[in-house]
Amino acid sequence: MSQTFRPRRSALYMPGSNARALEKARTLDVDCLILDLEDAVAPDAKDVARQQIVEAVTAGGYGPREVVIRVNGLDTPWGEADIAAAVAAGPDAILVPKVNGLADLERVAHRLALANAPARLKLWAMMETPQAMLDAAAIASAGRDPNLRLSCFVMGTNDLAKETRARLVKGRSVMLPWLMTCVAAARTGGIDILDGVYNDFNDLEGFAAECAQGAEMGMDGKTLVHPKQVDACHAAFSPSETEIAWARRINDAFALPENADKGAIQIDGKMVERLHADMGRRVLAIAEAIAARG
Ligand SMILES: CC(C)(COP(=O)(O)OP(=O)(O)OC[C@H]1O[C@@H](n2cnc3c(N)ncnc32)[C@H](O)[C@@H]1OP(=O)(O)O)[C@@H](O)C(=O)NCCC(=O)NCCSC(=O)C[C@H](O)C(=O)O
Ligand SMILES: [Mg+2]
Repeated sequence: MSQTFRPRRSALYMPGSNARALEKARTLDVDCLILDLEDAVAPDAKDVARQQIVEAVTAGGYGPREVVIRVNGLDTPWGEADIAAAVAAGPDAILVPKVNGLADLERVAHRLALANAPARLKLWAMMETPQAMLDAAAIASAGRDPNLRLSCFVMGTNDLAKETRARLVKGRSVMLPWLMTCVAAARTGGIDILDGVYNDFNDLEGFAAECAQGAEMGMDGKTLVHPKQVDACHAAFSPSETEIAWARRINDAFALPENADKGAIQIDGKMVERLHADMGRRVLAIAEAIAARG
């Protein structure tokens, strides 16, 4: 498999105004860090938060963790300065909040081009408005245009609840159509998608159930609000030993000379096709990428 995988099982938010959290993040076993300038930061603290994030990212020390800065929207008093500061700091990605359509990403990508930002600086998009749910496929199409840099969707279930008036209920029955629509859209754009946050961070049982649900839906990982959520998240979004062993068995079976011209075979009484071998190779590639991360 030629594609290389970057594990995005966990993405921990932290307010840019919280210097202790920015420091502690260097020691946490998470795949991604989202350093927030938007909703977790009060208006009076925006300038301090921006400065602290620039200093933290410039100083580095985040190791293999993917560093993402969530900026304020361009329709706010802080958006332009946030983007300029993020480009100067050089994170892996900028997370654009409250994306309503492709034009929102085009505006940010245009500023990155004007600032000569390196191509490795990607955009992530918050999917959290009613309009974004209706236009998810169009927004995801940015993933096919290198100029638009889109590499990941992030579900914003808190804002979705606020804007639609849907309730955040256990099991998320009311949100499932939007979540699955965004999963499908992300795949059409060739990008990753991360599930929304679980606010009740002391309820680890409920959190684990929601992680399992997200993994079943095809999410690549989940956004987190507290370090205590990391372990359950990784357990849900890492391939299990059983999945790895099954993937190896499928690969080995199709590698046998007697199966060379077969499209479908049986293993342990189950029908297995070459598409399952493709899926298995993906599982193995993810497992290898996680192991390589250490
Ligand atoms: C929710 C919190 C404010 C709780 O913080 P605190 O009271 O400090 O918790 P603890 O005392 O239990 O903390 C224990 C130690 O862990 C560190 N800590 C806590 N949270 C984080 C974190 N997010 N990142 C890094 N480190 C963290 C504390 O510093 C303690 O460390 P130590 O000093 O060594 O003891 C807090 O957890 C928090 O601010 N969480 C993130 C909030 C946030 O960023 N929200 C924005 C995104 S959520 C969202 O809305 C998504 C989307 O937009 C949507 O619409 O849905
Ligand atoms: Mg939000």
